[in-house]
Amino acid sequence: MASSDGFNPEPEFTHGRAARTAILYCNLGTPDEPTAPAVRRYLAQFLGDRRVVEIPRIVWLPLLYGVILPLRAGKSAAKYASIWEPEGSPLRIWTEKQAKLLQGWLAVRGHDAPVRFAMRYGQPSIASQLDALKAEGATRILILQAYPQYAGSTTASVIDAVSQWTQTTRNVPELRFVNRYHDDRGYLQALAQRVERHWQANGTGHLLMSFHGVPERTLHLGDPYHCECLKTARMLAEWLRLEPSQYTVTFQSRFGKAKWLEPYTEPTLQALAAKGVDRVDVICPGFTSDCLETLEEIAMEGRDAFLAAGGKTFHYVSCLNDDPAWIAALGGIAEKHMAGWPTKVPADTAALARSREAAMLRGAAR
Ligand SMILES: C=CC1=C(C)c2cc3[nH]c(cc4nc(cc5[nH]c(cc1n2)c(C)c5CCC(=O)O)C(CCC(=O)O)=C4C)c(C)c3C=C
Ligand SMILES: [Fe+2]
Ligand SMILES: [Fe+2]
Repeated sequence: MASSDGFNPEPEFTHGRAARTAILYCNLGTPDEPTAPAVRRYLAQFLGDRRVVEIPRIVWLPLLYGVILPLRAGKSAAKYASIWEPEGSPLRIWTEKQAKLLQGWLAVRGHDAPVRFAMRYGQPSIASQLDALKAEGATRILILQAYPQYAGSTTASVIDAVSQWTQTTRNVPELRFVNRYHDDRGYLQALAQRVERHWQANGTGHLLMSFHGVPERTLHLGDPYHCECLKTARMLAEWLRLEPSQYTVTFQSRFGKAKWLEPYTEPTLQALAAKGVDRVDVICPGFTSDCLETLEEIAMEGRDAFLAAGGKTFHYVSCLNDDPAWIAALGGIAEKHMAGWPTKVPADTAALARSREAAMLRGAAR
């Protein structure tokens, strides 16, 4: 319909196709199988990323291939085997499910926006899923990540992978990146509800919030990760009305000999037990899907460490996974960042696009 100034807005087309908005939901990645060769392939790609290990290549690569991979692949594979599900790695299962649920949530709100998931390391790769979205007609793509807190080693690495793809793509879609949502109300509320429900069912304990660590020097170099973790923790404690004495924030998964963000999770669990805290409830707010780091390192190793140090009761509060409140939060974050992009394609636009395409093809055949 023409507007009052006489301008007749036409639906946008690219080669006869209606413009389409899509979402790429990216997570870290995981091995294809819980075996030493598959874990080796995965770790080689992960630990070979300059964003993850910031040591000059000439020093790092011989160490990685000569020492780390031969030593770590088998040990890590055994850990993966202890959490593996019949359908595969928990990280992949949850990430795929979240993408499907997000698309469904958006559809209920009237958005026609396909959602695909991708892994920074392993499969399906970011490049292959961007190719697939483009082949499906996506002209605008929102890059949404599974990390609420920005870190150079995770968030920026996904941005790098997307920009590697644009370098080999002729007609690059419009791109938007969601870099963080550590203080998003829906995300925090979903976390708080999860803890509250857990406490209603099991009684309360000291709340330990464990985030994945990063080398401490990245904080001094300007990485906002540490601040964003602390802000999430403070806001979650506020939602739960906790006094500072009722919760502790820690960092897990130290890798290598350098100093990482402190306090470390496992020694803190031991120290809490030693000073007479006999029950802890551990939540990992930086992980939106359960994975090796939460299911093995926290719920198995962390539990053993706490109980061996004299603690009596250890509860692990699982990640947001497919929690409806989390899917709604993710949907809200996506909607906010897609603002101004058409996601509601009128029925006649598709028909018009098809007739234009047919006309173009007729023209080309002439
Ligand atoms: C949540 C954010 C994450 C940050 C930040 C992060 C930084 C980071 N990680 C390593 C080394 C390893 N991480 C490993 C597993 C792993 N890491 C994250 C998330 C973050 N990492 C997740 C979700 C997972 C689990 C993947 C899964 O398949 O379930 C591993 C592999 C496992 C092992 O061998 O221990 C390594 C290694 C570094 C060096 C780093 C920052 C510099
Ligand atoms: Fe990690
Ligand atoms: Fe770990």
